[in-house]
Amino acid sequence: MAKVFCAVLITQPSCCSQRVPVIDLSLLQCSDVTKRSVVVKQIGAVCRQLGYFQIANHGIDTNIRRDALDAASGFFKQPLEEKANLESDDFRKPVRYCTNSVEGVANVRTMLKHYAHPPTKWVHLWPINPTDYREKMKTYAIQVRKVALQTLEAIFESLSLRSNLESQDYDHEGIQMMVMNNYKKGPGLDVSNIGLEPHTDYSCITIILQTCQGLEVMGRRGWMAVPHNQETLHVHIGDQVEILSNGQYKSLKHRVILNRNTNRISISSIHCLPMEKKVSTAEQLVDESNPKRYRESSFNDLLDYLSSEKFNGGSFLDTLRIH
Ligand SMILES: O=C(O)CCC(=O)C(=O)O
Ligand SMILES: [Fe+2]
Repeated sequence: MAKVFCAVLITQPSCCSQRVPVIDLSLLQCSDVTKRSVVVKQIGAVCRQLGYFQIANHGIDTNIRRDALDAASGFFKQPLEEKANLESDDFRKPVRYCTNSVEGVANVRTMLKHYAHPPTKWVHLWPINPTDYREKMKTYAIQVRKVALQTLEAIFESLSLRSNLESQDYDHEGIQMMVMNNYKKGPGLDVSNIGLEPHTDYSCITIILQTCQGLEVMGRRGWMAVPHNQETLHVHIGDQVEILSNGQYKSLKHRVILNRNTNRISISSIHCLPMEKKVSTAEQLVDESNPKRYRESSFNDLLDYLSSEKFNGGSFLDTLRIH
């Protein structure tokens, strides 16, 4: 794998001239503390300025990533009857399959969502078809969680909050939710090619593995396509880090545009603090000139909100802002 040193900037191939920073994750393991602290600072800077970056040298083998995408793709190719027993609109179901329509066009996106950590608690509930789904997805889930933990530690460290992460019991009890997305091809649909409406994730961070281009992020100059790179993973900041950091690192608004040439599979690995843990702004980041901007909340509160009559498709984070 090509070595990427520090936060190398790679140029964006499409319509706009914005760039995507690439962080060499292996440098976080560096025994040289000075080198490590340089990478931590770079991660802090991209979180503050953009809210997204790509990671290279993450240590997840190409075969493991390909197998996970094959497993997801194999699941979506199953006959409808195979998937019907997992179909549900209940946000509390630990394994949930559903189809989404956009602007009245049916089944633009189909989606399978399930918890993944700890595997012993969840894997027996995952799909049994394709027959190697559980094995392949579990291997990827375990590896991507390690990457998430390293990345999150660096993000907390960049805010001088590393001890806060440790005290949140993230290592043992943190939630990992995997979302497998299957988007139709773009042409032929009478919509402006949107596969998933703009939103932020209620995560600390989300890590995305994708078969081809389609994800767009809200950058400083508007929507920007995230380039598809076989070797890197895309990372973005979610609502929980925005709350913890008192808005210093903003949750990234993103959406998906249908790919014109092919259907697209993506796997979002969503990493959050434990289910019942009330996430509140770190006291160290609050002072007279930076008053607390968010009310505390837990993942469980999010599920209550999504299941309540109050929910009309709006953002949960917006309900937590203190004006
Ligand atoms: O398909 C993607 O790249 C992103 C999916 C997404 O935003 C999500 O699962 O929350
Ligand atoms: Fe998302």
